[in-house]
Amino acid sequence: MTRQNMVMQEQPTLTIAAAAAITESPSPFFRPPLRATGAAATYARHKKLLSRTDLGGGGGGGARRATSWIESMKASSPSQLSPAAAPVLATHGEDYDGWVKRHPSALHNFDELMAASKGKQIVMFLDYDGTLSPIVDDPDRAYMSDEMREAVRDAASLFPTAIVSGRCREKVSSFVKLSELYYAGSHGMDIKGPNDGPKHTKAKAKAVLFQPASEFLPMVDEVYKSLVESTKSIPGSRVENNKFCISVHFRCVDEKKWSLLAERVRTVLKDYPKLRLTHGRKVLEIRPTIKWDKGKALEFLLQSLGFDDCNDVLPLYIGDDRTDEDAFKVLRDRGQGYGILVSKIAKETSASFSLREPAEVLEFLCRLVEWKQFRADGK
Ligand SMILES: O=P(O)(O)OC[C@H]1O[C@H](O[C@H]2O[C@H](CO)[C@@H](O)[C@H](O)[C@H]2O)[C@H](O)[C@@H](O)[C@@H]1O
Repeated sequence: MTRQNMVMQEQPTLTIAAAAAITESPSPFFRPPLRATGAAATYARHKKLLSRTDLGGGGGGGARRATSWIESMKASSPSQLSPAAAPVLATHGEDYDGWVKRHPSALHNFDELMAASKGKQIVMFLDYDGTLSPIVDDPDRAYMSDEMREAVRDAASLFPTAIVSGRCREKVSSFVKLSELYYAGSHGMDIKGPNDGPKHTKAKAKAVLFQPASEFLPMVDEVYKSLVESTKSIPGSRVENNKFCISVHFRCVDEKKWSLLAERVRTVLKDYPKLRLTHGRKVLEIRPTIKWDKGKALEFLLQSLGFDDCNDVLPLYIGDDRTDEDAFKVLRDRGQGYGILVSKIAKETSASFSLREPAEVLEFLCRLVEWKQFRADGK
């Protein structure tokens, strides 16, 4: 990354590489991924598909690539799973029970989790869609409840708290409406600290604005316009400009038209090898090929807060999407903190714990606040 790519009011002292090099002994809750046991071969095939989310840019590929796009669109949309795979990935099936043993509920294990935070500063990282707000058809109406906002506000008054989202930073902060938070929009490619300056930091207060993909702005804008034009005849499709990345939504598109949509997107991307495509929840996500993701954003924020190269921090990252896996993986690799996946179905994940839905995220945040206040009272 070049110096010009960094738009920072004050630069953190250590490099991201240095932060990534920190090693710690694995946490008492560390669970190595379970080897597939009696799970059906179908499940293995779907796991493979689900992990194949980065399908590269538009350059080359032809029919084989188009087919794999459709497969991935289906695989990342659980209701579209084939009947053969459905029982394995179903919410109430045996296999979900097995999965939840490997990724236990963060609520049921709350006391153990808090015990692991002894002597450590908790830092909260929260994804937005599907984590703080329920998934809805219209991305412009994905509001979080006042109750959830209150819980996030309370948490942020006690712990450094960041929202890490695929959405454009301005958009997600207009939904959350809390100026005291850190926001990492565009899958972490647009990071900004609280308006009034940071609280709870170990290091001297630093105002942060970090945009590692700024040189891609004109290209992303150009591609956004082309995608709007080329997909406008497909009913239900929707293109969202997330500033440093683009979302092409197919939640409201008839499944029979998915391949047409994929083809249109692929045709536009063909001329932009510096952009890549990944899959989210009924959404195709297009972003620069730079090595930056939610995991890098997490590391950057820990570093900015003065928590790199130290043992006395416990980052907790709550998210529901494939893009959150980059952050879960960073925590696993560092052996520090915990990823908490929000999911009602069994999913391949690097998260240690799980919560079923945003309502449980709310409960978890409320318990966290209560727990901290109780401790602060010296009880
Ligand atoms: O990282 P996130 O905060 O989870 O953002 C990921 C994408 O979220 C939004 O799309 C998703 O939520 C929509 C509203 O519930 C839903 O309609 C859509 O199907 C989901 O994919 C957002 O609109 C995207 O731009 C984000 O990339």
